[in-house]
Amino acid sequence: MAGAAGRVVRRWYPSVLRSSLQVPALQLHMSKTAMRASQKDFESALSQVKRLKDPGNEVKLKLYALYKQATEGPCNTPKPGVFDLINKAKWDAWNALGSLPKETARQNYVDLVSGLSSSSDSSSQVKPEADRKQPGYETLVVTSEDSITKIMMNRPAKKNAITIQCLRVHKYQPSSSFSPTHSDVPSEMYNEIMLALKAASKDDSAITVLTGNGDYYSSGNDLSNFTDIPPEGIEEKAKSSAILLRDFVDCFIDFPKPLIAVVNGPAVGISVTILGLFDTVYASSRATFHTPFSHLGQSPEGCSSYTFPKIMGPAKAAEMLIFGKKLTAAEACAQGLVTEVFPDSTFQKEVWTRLKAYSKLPPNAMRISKQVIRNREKEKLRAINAEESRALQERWLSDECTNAVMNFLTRKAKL
Ligand SMILES: CCCCC/C=C/C(=O)SCCNC(=O)CCNC(=O)[C@H](O)C(C)(C)COP(=O)(O)OP(=O)(O)OC[C@H]1O[C@@H](n2cnc3c(N)ncnc32)[C@H](O)[C@@H]1OP(=O)(O)O
Repeated sequence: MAGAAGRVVRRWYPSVLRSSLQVPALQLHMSKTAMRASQKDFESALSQVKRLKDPGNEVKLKLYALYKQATEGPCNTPKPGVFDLINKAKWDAWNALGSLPKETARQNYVDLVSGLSSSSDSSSQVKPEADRKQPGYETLVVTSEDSITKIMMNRPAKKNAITIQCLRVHKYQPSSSFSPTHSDVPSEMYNEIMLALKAASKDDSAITVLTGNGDYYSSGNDLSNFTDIPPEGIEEKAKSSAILLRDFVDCFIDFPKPLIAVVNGPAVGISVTILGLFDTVYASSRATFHTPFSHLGQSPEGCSSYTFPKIMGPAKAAEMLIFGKKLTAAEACAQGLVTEVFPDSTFQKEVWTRLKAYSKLPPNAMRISKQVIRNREKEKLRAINAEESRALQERWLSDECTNAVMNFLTRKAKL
C-alpha cells in the first residue's frame, strides 16, 4: 500500500475506502516496458476519474481492481481477514480478474472511465443557476438574486450528507512526481456552509435560504467522517470535530438576517436540529424529520436539547431526540418545528413566490425584528451549544457510536 507521501486522492472515494484506494504516485510512473499505445489514454483516464461524480462503491471497486491489475498484474497479496470488510471487498474485486493481461485491464479501465464520463456529462442532474453561481464552493451552490442569497447543499448522490474532511488534492505532474500543488482545498461542507453564511450576513441580500439539491434536504452528518482518523488519534479527531460542531452551530445562532430553511425532502440529524435556529421553515409534503441519535450512540446537537422542548414541549421533543421518532412534514408542522407545508408538486413555485415577496420588505426592519426576537437568547444558546458539543465529543469515542457507524458503513444498518 502507498505511503503517506505522493498520493492521489480521488475526490469521491469515501474515506473508508480512500485510505487504501489511494494510488501510489510512483505506480503512475509506469515502467518503460509499459509505455505502449494505451499508456497515454490510461494516464488521461486516471486524471479524468478524479473529476467524475461519485459513481458508487460498486464501480469504484471495479476501477480499483482494474487499476491494480493494469499496474501490478494478477492479485498478489494475502487475502484480508473476514472482518476487514473494506480490504476484503477490494481484494475480492482484484482477485476476480484472475490472469487478465495488464494491457486488457488498462484498456478496460479506460473504457469504463470513458463510459462514466459520458454518462456524467449527460446526467440529468441539473446544475442550478450555473450562470449566477458564486464560485469557490465545492459542496454548495450559492446564488444571489432578488435580494435572496440561496445556499444549496449540493451532494445529491450522497443525500447531501455533510462532510468534514479536508481533501488534499494532489495534481498530477506527468514528468516528475505527484506533488501537493494545492492542498487543503475547502471541499467540505461544514466549513463551506459557515463561509457561505458569513458572506451572506455581509452581502446586500435581505434574506438567506438554506436548501438541498436532489431528493433529500440532507441526511445529516456524513458518517464516513468518522473513518478519517488523523495521525494524532481518535481523541484528537473527536476534539476537533466538537470544535467544528460548536463553530458551525454558532454561525446559525449569530446569523443576523432572516434565515429560512426550504426543506425540499427528508432531513436527518443535524440538518433537523438546527431548524430550531431558523426563523422560518417551509417543507415539502415529501419531507420527513428524523433525529436518530440514540440509534447512532450519539446525543442531540444544534441546540435542539433546548429549542425542541421549547417549540414542541418536552414530551414530544423527547420522542424525537431520545427515541428517534421520525415526523412527517404535517406532524412537524403541527409540532411547530415547520412553519408551513406545501404539496410537493408545487413546493418550489409556491415557496419561491412567497420568498420573493418577503425579500422586498425593508431589509433593516427585518434585521432589527429578528434581533429583537432572538438576541436575548443568544448567550444561552451559545452555552447550550458548547455543552452539547462536549457531550458529543465523549459519545463519539463510545463503543455504541463506533458500532452504529460501522454498521452503516458496512451496510448492515440504514436508518
Ligand atoms: C462534526 C459535526 C457532527 C455533528 C453531529 C451530527 C449528527 C447527525 O447528523 S446524525 C445523522 C447522521 N445521518 C444518518 O445516520 C443517515 C445515514 N443514512 C441513511 O440512513 C440512508 O442513507 C438514508 C436513509 C439517508 C437514505 O437511504 P436511501 O434512500 O436508501 O439511499 P442510500 O442509503 O443508498 O444513500 C445514497 C448514497 O448516499 C450515502 N449516504 C447517505 N447518507 C449518508 C450519510 N449520512 N453519511 C454517509 N453517506 C451517506 C449512502 O452511503 C449512499 O452512498 P453510496 O453507497 O456510495 O451510493
